[in-house]
Parts: sequence; structure tokens; C-alpha cells
Amino acid sequence: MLDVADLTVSAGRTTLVAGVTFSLSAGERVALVGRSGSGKSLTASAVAGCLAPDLTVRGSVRVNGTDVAGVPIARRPAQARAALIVQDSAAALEPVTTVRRHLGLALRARHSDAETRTAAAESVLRAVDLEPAVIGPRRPAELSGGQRQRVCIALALVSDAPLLVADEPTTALDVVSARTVVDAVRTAADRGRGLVFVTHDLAIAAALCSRVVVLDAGRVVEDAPVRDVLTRPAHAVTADLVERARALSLPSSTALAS
Ligand SMILES: Nc1ncnc2c1ncn2[C@@H]1O[C@H](COP(=O)(O)OP(=O)(O)OP(=O)(O)O)[C@@H](O)[C@H]1O
Repeated sequence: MLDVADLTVSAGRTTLVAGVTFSLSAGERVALVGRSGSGKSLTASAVAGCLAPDLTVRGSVRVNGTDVAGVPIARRPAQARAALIVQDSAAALEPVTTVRRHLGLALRARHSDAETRTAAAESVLRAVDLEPAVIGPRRPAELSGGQRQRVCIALALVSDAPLLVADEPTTALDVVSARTVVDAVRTAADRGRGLVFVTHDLAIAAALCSRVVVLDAGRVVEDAPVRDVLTRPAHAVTADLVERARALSLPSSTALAS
């Protein structure tokens, strides 16, 4: 459902992402990992269609057969759209709009009936472990960081975009909130959608994704099933990431995503 081929992102004459190629079938969850500055966010942003306008994109990003490389998210056809979950969720939400209204607006395209919209909004809030009666009437500033992230995931859940792109959604969170967010992303990625999950944390990648694409200096240096990456990393950068994750206690193999 997603084919990224020879994707290049440049700022003026400087190449930041250099010929990235990977693909994703429907229902597959892929982690983009790598050191800081390796090009993960730029690759994810190019896939989702939210790159800064001063950057140049070459290559192709095919979503369900349509090449949307360089096309901003708002101009993409519905079958090629990505729902985006970002690190700074506060910026993705309207400050004066309640959670209930955010969801109501997102659901308007699908349900013309207000009662159905209310029921769908309540159900999706429960799916991300938020109590509708408590959280629904609140504005973004009245939520914790973890709650805001889960509202963003609820919005991704109600969108009918075939692809989810999550860029380090757990970075600012404590361990418990991070776990809830990872579970909610997993729920959002079910139903046959594809997930591209950016993280520098191999342990989270292992818990959520079945495949790992490792980036270094804007290039793919490894693309392999998560088990292979953990047990026999083929590239020195991957081996280093595995080593660091082990030092922070990687989950046991039983906790790995299938
Ligand atoms: N708008 C921009 N103009 C120029 N250079 C940029 C721009 N955005 C990012 N870069 C550079 O591109 C490189 C890759 O950035 P990117 O944000 O993709 O890294 P990353 O792997 O996501 O890092 P981190 O884990 O620290 O978020 C970095 O060297 C960064 O400084």
C-alpha cells in the first residue's frame, strides 16, 4: 500500500535524505529508526506530505498506487492520505476547541447524524483509554501531555486515511503514558492500515512493529524483520542501536510484535 522509491529531500544544494527506498503492505507496521539527524522525520514528513515548503522532494511516494511525492497532505486524494501523529501534539490541536468538538468535526464527513457522531466519538475515546464524560468537554490546554497524545490518536482512529505516520509520539512521555500511547497506536493501525512509526528507541520499535528500516546519514542501511535486527544486525549502526537498547533493557522475545 506504500512504496517509497529513491526518495530524496534537499535544502538548496544540501541533500538531507538520499535515495530512501522501502515499502509497506496493508496492515504492516514498520519502524524507521536511526540516530539523531539520520533523516527519520524528514522521510516520515515526505511520506505524510507535511515537509517544510522550502525543501525539495524527488523520487516517488506511492500510496495505494498514486504517486504523492511532494504533494502536501491537504491536496492528496482520500485514498492516498496519511493520518499524522506527531511528538508535539499540542500544536496539532486547536487550542479553543474541546475534545468532543475536535472529534465531532473529524467525524462529520462520515456521519451526518449528530447522535451517531456522539456515539462514535465516545467509543473512540474509550478505545484510547480516555473517559468521554471527563475528557470530552476539555480543551487541549486542560489535558496532560499523554492525554493530548491519545486525543491525537483518537483523531487518527476516526480518520479514514489508509496510512498512519507517527513521528516519535512517545518521546515526551513517562513510561506508563508511553505504553498507553503505543497500545493506542497499535489499535489505530489495526483494521488493515499501514503504519510508519519513527523512533530512536528500538525497544518501542520491537514492541510495535514487525519490520525495521534503519537510516543513517539520510540513507537506508538495513531493512529487515525486527527479530533479525535484534539478533543479528547486519550494519554497524544497527548493532550500536541494539546495544544501546539492550543497555536500557529490551523487552523479552515474548513481548515482540509478531
Ligand atoms: N528544513 C530544514 N532545512 C535544512 N536542514 C534540515 C531541515 N530539516 C531537517 N534538516 C536536517 O536534516 C537532517 C535530518 O533531519 P531529521 O529531522 O529527519 O532527523 P531525525 O533522524 O528525525 O533526527 P531526531 O531523531 O533528532 O529527530 C538533520 O541534519 C537536520 O538538521
